[in-house]
Amino acid sequence: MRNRARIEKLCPHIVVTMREQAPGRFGTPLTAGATRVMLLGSGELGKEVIIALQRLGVEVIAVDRYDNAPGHQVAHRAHTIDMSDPEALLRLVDAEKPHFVVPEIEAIATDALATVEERGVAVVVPTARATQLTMNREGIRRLAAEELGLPTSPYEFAESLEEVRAATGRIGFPCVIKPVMSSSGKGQSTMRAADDVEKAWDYALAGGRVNYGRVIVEGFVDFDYEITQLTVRAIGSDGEVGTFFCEPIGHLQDSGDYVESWQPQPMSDTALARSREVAEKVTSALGGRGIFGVELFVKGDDVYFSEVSPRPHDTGLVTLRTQRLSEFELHARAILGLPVDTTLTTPGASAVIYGKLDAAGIGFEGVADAMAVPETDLRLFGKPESFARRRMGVAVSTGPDVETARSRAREAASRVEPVA
Ligand SMILES: Nc1ncnc2c1ncn2[C@@H]1O[C@H](COP(=O)(O)OP(=O)(O)OP(=O)(O)O)[C@@H](O)[C@H]1O
Ligand SMILES: NCC(=O)N[C@@H]1O[C@H](COP(=O)([O-])[O-])[C@@H](O)[C@H]1O
Ligand SMILES: [Mg+2]
Repeated sequence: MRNRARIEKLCPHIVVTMREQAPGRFGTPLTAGATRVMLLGSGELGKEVIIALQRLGVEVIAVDRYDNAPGHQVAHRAHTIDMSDPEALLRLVDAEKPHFVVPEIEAIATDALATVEERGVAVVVPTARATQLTMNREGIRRLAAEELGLPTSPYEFAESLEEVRAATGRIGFPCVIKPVMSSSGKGQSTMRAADDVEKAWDYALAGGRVNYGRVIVEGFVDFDYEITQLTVRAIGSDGEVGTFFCEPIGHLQDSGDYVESWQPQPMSDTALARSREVAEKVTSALGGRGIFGVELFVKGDDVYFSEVSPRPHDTGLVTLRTQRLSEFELHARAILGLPVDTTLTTPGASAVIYGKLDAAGIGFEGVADAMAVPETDLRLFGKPESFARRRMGVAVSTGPDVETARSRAREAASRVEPVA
């Protein structure tokens, strides 16, 4: 690989420096014996992972593409770099010497992570290969559908307007188009007829994470509901890595971005068993230790694999209040080789608080009113800049049942008013 040769030329000094952390041995932060974890991406999800690690006395280094990211504000040290630049990434790993490197977003120089892993510099969570396969929809879709034989929507990849037209001809309308490298619904749209194709192609080109004109065209799955099956690969009581499942999380998406989630999602026994079978297969194929968010579409008893995050999932923010250990605490424990417990303690729900305005350093009114909703908590992420559709916070509520929790979370989120 071109990148690899460049990295090795520029960073010949990257060698095996990792001291294997025996499970059970933890150091003191900010001393030579500290157990060090580096988060690559320090948004709202990383912030919670960092807090969970800090509680276990781990030294945490937060990295993101902009200053004062949410996780930067709670870590021992904060760095701002271009994480898609392999040389910048390797220089930082070399300087900080973390024992574990924990990707929190997809847009990372995954070749550099492979170098870190191959040379035994640090453990990449869950594995460098998992981050490589999931950063590009093509990698994970081909693994799931073609190697593992899991049910998915029909799909094709395309690199031009003509190829997209040909793909829609074979797949049929409606169908969904997405850049192969994008997340949170960016560049994604549903095409309902031939007239939609050109606009959808232009939108996908503009919405990709990198300027790379390749898209996936997927048949539209007319699902009854969709879930995130949080799945943890962690050391079990037998000392081996085992698979542990959380209760299924149901969610609502708007324009490819999550707006509400709840746990547990009621499911038939067959659909739940199939979901877990799919989750077990795909997470075992990716390997390593950590939490995974397996996204599935469910129609009747049929389950279709959509995609997987080898890290905490945004819809899993609900677990901050519904599980004995949140998805963030589970990730921290799994990474460190500690036992996990996926018990659900109460039904609950989350509702997203959007920025609603484009401005830096915004304020929030109505916080007390929101918290006056029974069994309700808020997270305000502290992002330095707001955009109308940027997720700036979340309301998390519990209740005797999912419906009550959902209406509480929605009500609380609606009481928070971003102001300039
Ligand atoms: N083939 C499909 N059929 C029906 N709905 C779909 C399809 N693909 C995506 N969707 C809808 O769009 C949502 C977002 O899709 P997807 O997860 O692929 O996008 P994403 O950009 O990776 O989002 P995120 O990063 O938040 O997971 C899905 O959760 C689902 O609601
Ligand atoms: N679906 C992936 C997801 O939710 N990722 C979360 O959003 C942050 C980026 O937010 P930003 O775009 O507002 O900077 C990421 O850092 C991660 O915490
Ligand atoms: Mg998704």
